[in-house]
Amino acid sequence: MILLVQGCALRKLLSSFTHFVGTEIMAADLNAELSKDTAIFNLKVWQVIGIVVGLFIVIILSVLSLCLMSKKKSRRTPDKLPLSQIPTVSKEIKEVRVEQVSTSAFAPRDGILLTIQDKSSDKESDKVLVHLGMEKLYKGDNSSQSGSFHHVDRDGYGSQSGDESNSGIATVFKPSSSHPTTTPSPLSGLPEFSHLGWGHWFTLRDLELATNRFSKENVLGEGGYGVVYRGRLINGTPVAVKKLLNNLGQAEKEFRVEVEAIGHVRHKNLVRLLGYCIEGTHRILVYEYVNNGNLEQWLHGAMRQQGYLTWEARIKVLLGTAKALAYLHEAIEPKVVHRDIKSSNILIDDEFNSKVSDFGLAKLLGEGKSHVTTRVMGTFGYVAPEYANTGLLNEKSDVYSFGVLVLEAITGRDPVDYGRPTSEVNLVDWLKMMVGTRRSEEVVDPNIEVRPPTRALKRALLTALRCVDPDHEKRPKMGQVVRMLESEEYPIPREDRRHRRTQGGGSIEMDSQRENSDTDRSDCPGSRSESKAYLRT
Ligand SMILES: Nc1ncnc2c1ncn2[C@@H]1O[C@H](COP(=O)(O)OP(=O)(O)OP(=O)(O)O)[C@@H](O)[C@H]1O
Repeated sequence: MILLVQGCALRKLLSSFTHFVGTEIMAADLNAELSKDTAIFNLKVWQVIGIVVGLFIVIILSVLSLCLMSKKKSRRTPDKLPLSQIPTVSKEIKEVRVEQVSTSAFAPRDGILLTIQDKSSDKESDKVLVHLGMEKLYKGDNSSQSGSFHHVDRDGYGSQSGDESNSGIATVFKPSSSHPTTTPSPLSGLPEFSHLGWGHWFTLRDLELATNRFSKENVLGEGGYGVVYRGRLINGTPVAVKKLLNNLGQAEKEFRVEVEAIGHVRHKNLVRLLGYCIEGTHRILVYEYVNNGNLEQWLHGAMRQQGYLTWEARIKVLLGTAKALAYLHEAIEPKVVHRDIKSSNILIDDEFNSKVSDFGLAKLLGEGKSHVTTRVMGTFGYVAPEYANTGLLNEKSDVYSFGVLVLEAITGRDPVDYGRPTSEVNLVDWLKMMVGTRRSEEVVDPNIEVRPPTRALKRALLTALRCVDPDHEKRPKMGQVVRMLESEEYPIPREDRRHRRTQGGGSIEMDSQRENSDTDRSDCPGSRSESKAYLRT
């Protein structure tokens, strides 16, 4: 019907056109021609023309709408493609019973895992829980943190400790710079590739270029699940590129956990995951490059050649770490339990800000979940006793590991050191013994040239000892730990003190309450730290 109407209109148009040009005879001829019958169903010529034109219009419209639809689809594809290559995951934590403790491996400190495997370890990938409720991710209070988190831009980058220049070793304390949200993205200028909505999807070629084909000279270190390379993107951004070992279920799991657990989170004290590469069997993670070693290297390793960390530097690193953990435990949902807090996973930038790294073992704890039962993984000396014994994991396991970290930073000792007399092998036990016998002044790392004020030392020790409480319920939350470390009140905030008094406090606490009145407050970290050197050589 429409076609006929169109044909009719066309006929009229043609006749009026011919009329317009003034040749009525021609118009009459044309009219006669158009009115002739054709062989096609006895239709008139004008009707056939109308049908043809109409069909043409319909075809054009269909092609146009097909084009529009395919454009829309291709706009969605980048987000979906990489995700579809990541194996599907559960939204909820799957509780996995530890059926049988079969192995436990201990070895020297570097990168040694205490691994207690369960029978069903071959189903490890099923145990991963790696979906974040993004709408909830950005709620919560992060006010204690100057580098507060915010929604991630397309490049997965927003506020960031800006100064990338490695000035070598900072010998003088520079006040923590403000971290403007306007810092240019380290991914700017790179070709647009598919996005997960937060980061950059690198090709293998990009990363080969960045790392000089993963050359040995660029190896920063090797962890349990892969090798980390120093690299530089084509836009000049320095990066750390973690190439996960192939053919390991755990590596695949680590990859998914890292990408999905921390890809979206943003905190000044968490190392930033800039992007990833999924190509064939390759699984590669690309991080911001943190240019000043890690805490383990500063306390026990190569970085000591640069000088020893001052008390203030140690407290700054610990405080940043505590804030990162408070953020993971208390500001996002589901909360993230890191599970492998240890000194080699605390990276340090040139202003001695700490950046917690290595989320490969992280577990997500969904809303309402008090714990998850899982196989025990972590590093010997840092693992909370209840987790080691039962596989019960919640955020208090991280609190325990953080307590060990504090003790390690105060004393400069390894969490477990078989080179020491038997009573000193286990750092936590030795510390408890020293504090119990009122010898807390003796535990400070002899390499710290300017000893910490007594009150500051006691505050740090008390905080650490509360964190390593064998009863996980008595351990403070990380938010409380931040307040304890920051507190101007000596050595713990009044309300915490009241709470502890009702529960019965340790000897440090009693001492501290006695001493509270007769010590001045000028030596609290933070009050004058801005003029302190971080390193003593
Ligand atoms: N973003 C980064 N910037 C700079 N160096 C990094 C970065 N990430 C990791 N590194 C360094 O790379 C090395 C290997 O790190 P990785 O986290 O893989 O292993 P690890 O922590 O030493 O061991 P494990 O796998 O047992 O946790 C470490 O020396 C670490 O300091």
